Amino acid sequence: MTAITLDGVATASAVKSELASRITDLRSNGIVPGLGTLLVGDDPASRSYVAGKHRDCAEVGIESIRVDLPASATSADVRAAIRDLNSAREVTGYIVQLPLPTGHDENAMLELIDPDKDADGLHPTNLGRLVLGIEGDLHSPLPCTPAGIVEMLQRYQVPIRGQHVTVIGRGLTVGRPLGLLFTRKGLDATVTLTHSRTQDLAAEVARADIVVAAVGVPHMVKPEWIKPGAAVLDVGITRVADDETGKGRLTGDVDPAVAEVAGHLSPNPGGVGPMTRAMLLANVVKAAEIKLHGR
Ligand SMILES: Nc1nc2c(c(=O)[nH]1)N[C@@H](CN(C=O)c1ccc(C(=O)N[C@@H](CCC(=O)O)C(=O)O)cc1)CN2
Repeated sequence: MTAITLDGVATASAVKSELASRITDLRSNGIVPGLGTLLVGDDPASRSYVAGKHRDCAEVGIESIRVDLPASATSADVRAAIRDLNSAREVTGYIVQLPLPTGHDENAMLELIDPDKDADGLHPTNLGRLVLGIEGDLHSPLPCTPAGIVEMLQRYQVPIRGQHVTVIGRGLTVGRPLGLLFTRKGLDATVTLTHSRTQDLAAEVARADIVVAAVGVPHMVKPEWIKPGAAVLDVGITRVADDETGKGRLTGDVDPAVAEVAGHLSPNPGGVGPMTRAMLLANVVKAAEIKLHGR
């Protein structure tokens, strides 16, 4: 058996096409959606992710506003930049690219974001709404990677209700909010959230119908751990040295041999990453629609 590929590039492209008419509608009503990004320091991966966000915005007709601070920026500088983004009229939503350089208190910075402009769904008010299970008219943005994972599973008609999900990794942007999202009413999965102190990780993975690996350890998830037919989402990504080319090569958390056991598998790169970017655009559009129509 070879797993069906959960193609993040194609799925993200479909999401972006669907957003186009909503963006046209907003613009014809005088609302120009605008994404702000705040990047602190010179981490090459963060720099490249931010550049990708601006390219995505240009592709779909969202304005984008870039604020870059040097690695020497103080926490007072970062706070001031966040305050400016909160008040900038052309910014309808924005993100603070994570991780921030060592020395900055990420949680304290996220708390300063205006929750109505929080395009990442990482402000405590929005994470709190996820905990409370508030949906519908009180829609609040969901963190982009968890939202992208669920969107992709739904579009490939992978069953979620009643299924057992094992998430590897309890980080802020993926594992913790994903556990809350999968157990929400309407999705109704049962979640095991594992981490570096989990005692028998292989056993936790072996009973999962859906496995999400978000740790950043190359090829750590082995084929013998996987229940035959399970859906496997490979989120963590690491640049490793390639002996042949001498350049870095991107490697996911999942051993490629998992494709012989799983029912569905997201490639990495080309799986969850592009969906993360598409869901950010969706959050920006939704925030602009709320600005136009109210909640
Ligand atoms: N404020 C945030 N910071 C971070 C988030 C986030 O959602 N909000 N997530 C990650 C980084 N990230 C977006 O910011 C991100 C990571 C990877 C990709 C992506 O498309 N990856 C490609 C491969 C990347 C490459 O070619 O270099 C892929 O998977 O195909 C998009 C977004 C941490 N920080």
